Amino acid sequence: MTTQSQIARPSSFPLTEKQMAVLEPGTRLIEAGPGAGKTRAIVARFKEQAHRSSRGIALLSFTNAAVNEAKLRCADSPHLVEAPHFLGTFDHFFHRYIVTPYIVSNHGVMPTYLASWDDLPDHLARIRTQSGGIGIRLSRFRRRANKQLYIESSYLSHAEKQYWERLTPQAQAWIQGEASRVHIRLLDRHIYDTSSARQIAFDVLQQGSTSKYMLRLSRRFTEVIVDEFQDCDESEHRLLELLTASGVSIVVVADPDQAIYEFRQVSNNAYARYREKIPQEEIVELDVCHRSTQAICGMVTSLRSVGRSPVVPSAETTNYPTKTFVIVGSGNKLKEAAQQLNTQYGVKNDSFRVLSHATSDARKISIGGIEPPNGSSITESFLTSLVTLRNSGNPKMRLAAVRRLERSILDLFQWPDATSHGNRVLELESLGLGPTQLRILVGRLQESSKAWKSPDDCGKGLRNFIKIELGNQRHSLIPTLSNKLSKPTSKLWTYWEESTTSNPNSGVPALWANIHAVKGAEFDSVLLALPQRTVAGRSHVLDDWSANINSEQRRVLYVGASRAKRLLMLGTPKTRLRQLIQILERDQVSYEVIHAK
Ligand SMILES: Nc1ncnc2c1ncn2[C@@H]1O[C@H](COP(=O)(O)OP(=O)(O)OP(=O)(O)O)[C@@H](O)[C@H]1O
Repeated sequence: MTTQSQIARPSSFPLTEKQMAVLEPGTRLIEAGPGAGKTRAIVARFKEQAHRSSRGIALLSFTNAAVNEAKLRCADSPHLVEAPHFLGTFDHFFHRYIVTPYIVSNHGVMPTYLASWDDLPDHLARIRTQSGGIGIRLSRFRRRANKQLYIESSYLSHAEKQYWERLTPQAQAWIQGEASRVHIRLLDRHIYDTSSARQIAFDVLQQGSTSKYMLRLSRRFTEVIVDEFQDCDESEHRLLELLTASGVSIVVVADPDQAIYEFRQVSNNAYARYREKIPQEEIVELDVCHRSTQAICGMVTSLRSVGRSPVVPSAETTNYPTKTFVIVGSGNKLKEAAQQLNTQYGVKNDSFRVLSHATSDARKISIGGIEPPNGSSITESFLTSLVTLRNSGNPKMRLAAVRRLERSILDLFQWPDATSHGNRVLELESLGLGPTQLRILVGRLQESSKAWKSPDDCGKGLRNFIKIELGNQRHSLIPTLSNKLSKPTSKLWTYWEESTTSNPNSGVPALWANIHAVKGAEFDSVLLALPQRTVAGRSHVLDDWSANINSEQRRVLYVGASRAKRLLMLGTPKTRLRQLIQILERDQVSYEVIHAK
């Protein structure tokens, strides 16, 4: 899957003969390596089947980015995104055809769906005792069969763990009880996160093929196509099984080597079990990569652990350059060496990404290792979010930054009714502002921040912006606005400057992202930074690669490497160079070592 913003894509080249097999009505599983054109081929199937069938065809994916890309590719057939067809996320499908009709018919209200409980206002999203503290996010709790929520410390972030461990056993019991009470109140008001909505869909579908919802689905759809099927967790597999039982034909598309969601109980076993049941003649395997050069395909083949066959470049890909680069070093030096190679090979900075397993590692490399001061001032919250919005190559992180900025703006009003504070919908309603207006305001703030040249400029600029843009709303701004939006501390200002401008210490910032965030995307050039250290109790990704272990961290590296079209660079600490070279020599990957200075 490739996102529109990331490449200029030719749209008129035909499918290859192998890709054409995806269109065969009897095909049920398309298994392919990276860049094999899965997305192209399944969009073609969606169009073809919709043309053939008198009923609907659905194309489901797991992320909005993937869905938007498929919609763009259907721009020449607008009827495909309308009834009777469906093109949307996996969850949206079950909301629309099962959960919403069920709730409306049984309770007479429209349900509200949240991707996660983290999207609730803070006072609901975090469960804390009266003495305050950071609390525990509601999304961290698990549910027992008796509907009570419980916590295990392995689910917690470091800060939450510290908070949790300082609590007395009574306070811990209270927190778990309170989480259960909040959870029940939310469900009673028909507010659902992803997993609670799925549970309802599951319960409804389990009523059997005579249930009116099931009948409606089977009458409505001939075929449901599921993209990125290797990412299906157990609950998604169960939902698809129930759908199959209702008589809807399911066609899935997968690259088992790209299964990188073990943390949400996705295991390769579920995929292997599914594949086993499909007769070989209903499986189409695509092994040619239309994205990357031969050198990159060599590296990707070496990283591959489920698929056994080599990833072969298509004849059309230009062999340029003929090797991958191993850059030895850390931090900003790595990025500078990578940028020099980009210049040498004519790659522009905006088609280049720094990728790593952890976002923080990629960010450190991209903006010179400087971290935000970690304070709690409102000015800091504005500045760090603006930095993310400007520099992050991860659309999810940028969206989260926009949301934080919107929240910070709304927090600057005096809210007469304390109960509505934190509820974005009610706040916007009572201000008479639309969500789009608020978003446009964030865009304008980002533009105006480009004029800040000093800490004084920044403090003044921020205050003036808020007063001019929001001073005449239905509610007044807080009287302490000037104190709250104070000028940034020198540490915060240094962070801002280093992150947003090219400067002698850190050079031109590069766009960064964690590898999970760029699944499906492609870039001319990628610097893939190997972890500098090993997490206690775990192996280093190079240990897995060298011992041929099919681990999640190795598959994540495979996804990262396969995003590169022309230039792939592996950033490694000096301590790991020997091991890396041994692997590359063993697998006959052509490479050149460069020492970052
Ligand atoms: N038949 C083809 N001829 C030329 N280019 C192609 C062909 N099929 C796909 N491509 C190009 O190859 C690249 C990868 O295609 P696509 O994004 O559909 O692959 P994918 O299998 O979904 O990749 P991944 O799973 O790695 O994200 C895109 O740039 C696409 O335009």
